[in-house]
Amino acid sequence: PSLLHIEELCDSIVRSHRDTSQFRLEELQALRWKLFSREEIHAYQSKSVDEMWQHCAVRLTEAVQYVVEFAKRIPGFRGLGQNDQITLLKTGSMEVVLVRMSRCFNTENSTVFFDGKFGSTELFKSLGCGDLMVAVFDFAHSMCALRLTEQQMALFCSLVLINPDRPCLEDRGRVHRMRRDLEVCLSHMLHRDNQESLQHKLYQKVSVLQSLCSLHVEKLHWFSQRYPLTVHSVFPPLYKELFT
Ligand SMILES: CCS(=O)(=O)c1ccc(CC(=O)Nc2nc(-c3ccccc3)c(C(=O)c3ccccc3CC(C)C)s2)cc1
Repeated sequence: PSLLHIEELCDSIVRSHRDTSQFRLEELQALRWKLFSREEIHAYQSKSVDEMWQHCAVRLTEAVQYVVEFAKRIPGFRGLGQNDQITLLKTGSMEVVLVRMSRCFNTENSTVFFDGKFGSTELFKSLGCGDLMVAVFDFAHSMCALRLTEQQMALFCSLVLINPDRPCLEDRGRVHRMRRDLEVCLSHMLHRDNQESLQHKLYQKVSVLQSLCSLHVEKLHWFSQRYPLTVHSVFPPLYKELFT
């Protein structure tokens, strides 16, 4: 691919990320010291397991919908077959949400933006999955340590999604060619930013992401065994479609 094509591809990925990022970095920064009060934390902690899971599933589904919009704007994504688009989203959308979530973490007090304010893991106690929360927070801390620019995050998210190794892809070759162009974009951008060392650190994050997502699916399975009606009747359809 020509250098012009690569730079155009970079620009369109960055624009798509900015247009589908749900909250701008400046907005999240401005809110970072808006913490939940003791009473508000107590209110979350006294929610039942299924109430809190449902509440999070709704929030998570909103975040996933923005990732679906981002995917659709990746050049070439809409050219893939419907089944391959679903396969890439089914396996990659939670990974992208987890990468994006690192933007809304305040590592100084280990809080995450949720429901309009910032709260720590204690907020999610009634979910009954402390290990998932610890893993999500640890991952967010490690992502924040990389201090990615929005451009670098945009390209990393597109690479997480456009993964030719996903199971049951029909046109793997086509995904591979998209992936190769995106890899050239990322290395072109890291070279321009004089941060080539980030490249392998980012690729190392991919395996952590995959284990985090299987932990999420495992917890969801555990939850849906205990509260089948909640998952069946009140969980967002997109959440069920993608994660069950
Ligand atoms: C992502 C784009 S953004 O503009 O930065 C943005 C946009 C919007 C928000 C607000 C928001 O939806 N925050 C949520 N936080 C968490 C969360 C919860 C526990 C720990 C850490 C973050 C949500 C989750 O439901 C979640 C996320 C990851 C793994 C597990 C879960 C719990 C579920 C599956 C039981 S939703 C935040 C940030």
